[in-house]
This record gives sequence, C-alpha cells and structure tokens, in this order.
Amino acid sequence: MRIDVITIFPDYMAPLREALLGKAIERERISVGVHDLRGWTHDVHRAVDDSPYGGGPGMVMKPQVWGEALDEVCAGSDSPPRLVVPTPAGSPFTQQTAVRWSEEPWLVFACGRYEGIDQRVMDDAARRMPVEEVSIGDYVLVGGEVAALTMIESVVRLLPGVLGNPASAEQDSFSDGLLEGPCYTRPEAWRDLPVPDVLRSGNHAAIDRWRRYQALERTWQRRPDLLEALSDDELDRADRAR
Ligand SMILES: N#Cc1c(N)n[nH]c1-c1ccc2c(Cl)cn(Cc3cccnc3)c2c1
Repeated sequence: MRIDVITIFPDYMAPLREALLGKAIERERISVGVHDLRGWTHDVHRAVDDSPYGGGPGMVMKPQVWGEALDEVCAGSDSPPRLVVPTPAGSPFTQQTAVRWSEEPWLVFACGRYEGIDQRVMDDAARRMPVEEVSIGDYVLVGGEVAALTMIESVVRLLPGVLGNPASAEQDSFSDGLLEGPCYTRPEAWRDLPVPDVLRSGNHAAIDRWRRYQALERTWQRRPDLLEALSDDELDRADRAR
C-alpha cells in the first residue's frame, strides 16, 4: 500500500516513521510520502488560506494551492488513489472503514487546518478519484493531521505482515460487534486483586464462554448502541455464553 499525506505541518506526521508503522515501511509493506502543502504556493508569503465567502470566523484553505498539490501527488499511476479528507463534518470513520481501506492500493490524506478546505477542492477531485470526507469522532481537533495518523494506524495494522500476531486483529474490539472484555497477565494476585479463576483453569471452552459474556456485559454497560446492531442470532449466541 502507498500512502501520501499533504499537510502544512509535515513534522506532525513524524510518528509515521516510528514503531509498528516504521517497521511496516522498513519491511516495505507500505510506502509513505509526506508533502508540505506550501510547496505549491507561488507568493512570497506562501499563503494557503483566505477569508471565508459569506463572512464568519476564521479562514478557509485556498482551492488553487490544494488543486495543484492534488494534481501532482495523485498523478503518476494508472488508477487514481482514494482521497481521504478528515473533517469534523465527515462520515464516521469506523473499524469497518479501516477494513475496507486496508484493501486499497493507494490512499492520499488531505490534512487541512483553519476552518477547513474550500469545498470545490473535494468536488473537483471527485471528478477523477474516489473522495471520502470522514471524521474520527464527535469532538473537535485543530486540524486533520491527528485524524490522519489515527486512520493510517488503524488501516496499516490490518495489512499482512504488520502485526506480530495477526490473530490480534481478528479479535479486535468491534470486529465481532462487541467491545473486548478485560485482559490479565502475571502475577496471579496483585495488590490483593486476583486473576479470575476461569482464566487459570485451562478449560478453554469455559474461558471462551467467560470472555464472550464479559464482552457482552461490557458492551451493554459502555456501548449499548453496538448491541442494537447485533443480529438476534449473535445475541442468542452471546446469551448462551453466560
Ligand atoms: N476528522 C476529524 C476531526 C474531528 N473528529 N475533530 N476535528 C477534526 C478536524 C478535521 C479536519 C480539520 C480541518 Cl481541515 C480544520 N479543522 C479545524 C476545525 C475546527 C472546527 C470546525 N472546523 C474545523 C479540522 C478538524
């Protein structure tokens, strides 16, 4: 997978070169390009923003600069990339989105700042490539870079050979519609707090049932909305795990 990121703060993307993501680059599971949007400005001030039409607070990112940047970054391949534009007004980014994008050969992330990117940038890009405006959650950041890092990590960890233990991705929270239950490791007792006996029983059928029930209970307590999405069969199966 090829990943390109366009931003006015290229150093914000430094974490892409660290740890799991850095190893994925070293192992050539992914190639990553980070591009400074100001490289496509032509004025002495290297301006990337301007006042909003219709008034209102803040500034809007100029379409000309983004247009030239996307023309160059998204060129050079028989098939265009999927353009991802983080925005608070975007469709929800979920684990299902990450799974879908993990099949893509090329993703380009357009990280904006200020009040956002002129809408015509996305409208123009959509004439020649798939464009998705997405949000990572119902809170407000200062720009798209943190969102892009979040989404890139959740996608890249799904690629073959990236995670040390591929089974880990298969047991993700959300992968079966439920949150993961609690996890434990040595010692058996810590500050008078024990490890649940069933986990030390060696009875794997009982352990699976216990884990399934814990996931169901935690989901019920913390994210009841996820249970509404579960089919009756899945709920019955979880119920039998009691
Ligand atoms: N994804 C996501 C996401 C999220 N979940 N919170 N905030 C963002 C996000 C993403 C992209 C931008 C761009 Cl471009 C500018 N801002 C600042 C801003 C703040 C308030 C209103 N409008 C824009 C962004 C915030």
